[in-house]
Amino acid sequence: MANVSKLVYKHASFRNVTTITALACAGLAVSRSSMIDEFIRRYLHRWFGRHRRSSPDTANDATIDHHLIHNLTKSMDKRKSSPALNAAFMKQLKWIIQILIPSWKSPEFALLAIHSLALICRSFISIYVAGLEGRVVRCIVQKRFRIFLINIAKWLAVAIPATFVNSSIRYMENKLGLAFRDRLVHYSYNAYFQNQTYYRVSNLDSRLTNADECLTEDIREFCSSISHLYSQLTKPVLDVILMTSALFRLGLQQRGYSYLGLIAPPSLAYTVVYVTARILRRCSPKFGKLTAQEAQLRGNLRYVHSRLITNSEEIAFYSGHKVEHNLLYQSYRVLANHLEMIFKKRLWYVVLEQFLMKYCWSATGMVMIALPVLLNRDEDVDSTTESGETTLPKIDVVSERTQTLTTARHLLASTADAFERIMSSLKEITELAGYTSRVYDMLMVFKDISDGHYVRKTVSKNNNINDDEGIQTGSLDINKRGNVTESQDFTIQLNKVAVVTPNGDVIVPNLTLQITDGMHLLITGPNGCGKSSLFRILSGLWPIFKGEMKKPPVSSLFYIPQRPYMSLGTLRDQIIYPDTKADMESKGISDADLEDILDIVCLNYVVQREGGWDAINDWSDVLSGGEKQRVGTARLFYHKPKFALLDECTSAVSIDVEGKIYQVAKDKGIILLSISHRPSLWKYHTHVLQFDGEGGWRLEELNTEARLSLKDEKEKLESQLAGVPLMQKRLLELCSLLGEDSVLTKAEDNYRYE
Ligand SMILES: Nc1ncnc2c1ncn2[C@@H]1O[C@H](COP(=O)(O)OP(=O)(O)OP(=O)(O)O)[C@@H](O)[C@H]1O
Repeated sequence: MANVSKLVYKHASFRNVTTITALACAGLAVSRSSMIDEFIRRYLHRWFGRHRRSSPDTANDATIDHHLIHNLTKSMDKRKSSPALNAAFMKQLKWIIQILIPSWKSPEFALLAIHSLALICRSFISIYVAGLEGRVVRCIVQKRFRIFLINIAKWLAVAIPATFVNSSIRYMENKLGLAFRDRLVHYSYNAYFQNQTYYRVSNLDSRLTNADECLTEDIREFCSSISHLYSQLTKPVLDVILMTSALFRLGLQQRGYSYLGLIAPPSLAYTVVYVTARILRRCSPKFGKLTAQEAQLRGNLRYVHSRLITNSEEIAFYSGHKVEHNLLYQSYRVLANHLEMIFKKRLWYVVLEQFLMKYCWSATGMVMIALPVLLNRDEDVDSTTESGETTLPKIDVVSERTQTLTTARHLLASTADAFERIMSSLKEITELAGYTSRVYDMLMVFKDISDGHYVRKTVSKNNNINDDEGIQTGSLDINKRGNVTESQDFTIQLNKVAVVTPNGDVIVPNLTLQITDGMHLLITGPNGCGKSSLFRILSGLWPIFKGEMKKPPVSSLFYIPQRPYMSLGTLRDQIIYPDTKADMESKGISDADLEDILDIVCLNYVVQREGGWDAINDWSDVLSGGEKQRVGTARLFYHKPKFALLDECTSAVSIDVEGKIYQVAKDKGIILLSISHRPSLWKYHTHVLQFDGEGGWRLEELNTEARLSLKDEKEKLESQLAGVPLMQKRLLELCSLLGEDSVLTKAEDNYRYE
């Protein structure tokens, strides 16, 4: 018993150490030491740098292909700044947090408050448990059975709120993550669908390669990461503050310490924790950047998968599985290599982290315990009477010290654990920086695009324009915009408008045309001359960079493409797209009216075949190419717009049905703007806009009969001249066999010289 009490008495000075240590640690990371910095820079950082250089680089893997990886890594390298724990990250985070918690009255703020309350409760419970543990030990030393039982009952009683609080911390963390996600998803979906951003982001801008990945995975990861980090950081910080003050209170009861014993342990703790923090910060791989790159590669893999699913039929017809397999595998390999690189970097980082925070810190703890014992005045050594007898402390003193020691040990362990968690969170903070930058960049790009600012990686140099007088006006300034106004009289007017692709290629430099009521315009020209691009400009999908355009509201234009889009939903939804059934009913249109519409496009049988208007199917698979086109044209008769933009929308429809569709559309007063190569459609149009494929165009009245006779003549000449090259070749052979000239070849030579 004498030995036990001696030991307890000696260790009582440890309380003092713990108090000061915790206080010193709390005041950490304020100043810098150039000596330590130099040491890290010279030795550890160099060593880690060497390792970093020798780690596998995704682009260097010989087994992986070229192009894809090159593009991926290049686009990854081109990021403006790598995400890290810096001012940019704080600015981005602050901006996003304003979306997540719009005001202190918002439900998210209430959730955060409840979550914080739960964290505070947990810390207080920990302190209470530490004290209770000390009291239990004290009862054992005092052999007080009744009080021991009471304390055990208290222990069990406190377990009920403690476990509930523990579980609710996890619940609140998930709930908070989901609430943040709700806010962010709502905000970003609004931005995504504003001003056709969903179209422009992939067609007019090249900053965001996988918007779908950003909108799903990145937002999810960001929200769960931020809500997890909140509790991951708040609880240890709270623990440090509360445990430190508890330890301080314990330390105040301590008597008989020396000043050296007071100063040495906290100074040691300060130095060790500071050096640890500096080394870890210096040697930490750029987790933020790596996380952002990983998200990008994951998005790319997903994109390649979805392309395969979308084009599976075409790929199967071409037997293109080898190419696609290769592409898919390459995308996966790039991601896998990147992950492997992260794991390797993490391996060395965790080695260092564990070495410093586990073993160095434990060693420091032992030294700290030893120091006051070695440096304290002799008060803690048992006093000896003159007769040589040792005076033993009373049982109460012993039990009190045992209690204090147990409590202090518990509190010190919790404080150290809290510090360890704060330090480990650094890694998670840099990962959060990666997600923050992805989400922030995405929202900024959406905003920019919605405001009409686009960035393309490649801008073609082929953007010179000639004005009417044939004077070259120089390079087109793609930062300027043409003038677009809304016409009130349902006419379309284009005045010297340049048709420019998103890459900056000027396809038609000066287009001037006017479409008025009663006009039906046929648009022709070779492939890629800009026919569909004119429709994109009229629909407002592409901006105009030069000239003036007056057009009616977009609602009075209805575009039907060659491959009409089939939505998810019922058969009815396909005909009335993009209206809903409620919209249809509010317009006073019934299913019987829809049947009349299907009669025009000769598609009524589909209602029977598919099991009625409410049948749900994957319509893009169920309907044939021609049927889909007829559904597309049926939408025209449902919406009855003023202008129909028909982009070869009946190329798979039989000529008789096609003629009927065009005639009925005209009869209903719809102005037709049609792209078609079929002469059978000429008679439904009054004018023809003919592009030459080199930027030129001609607008004239369409005289169907004259045009048909010209076409007949052209076809006749084509068939007659088809055999001429063969005959010329044979003539030359005959000339050489006979050793004679031919009047025809002579005439041709003369013609050439002239
Ligand atoms: N999203 C885009 N980004 C960049 N260039 C594009 C884009 N869409 C089309 N282009 C380019 O614009 C040019 C004109 O395309 P457009 O679709 O208007 O041709 P078209 O006359 O309708 O041809 P076709 O008869 O083959 O349908 C083409 O050279 C094409 O490469």
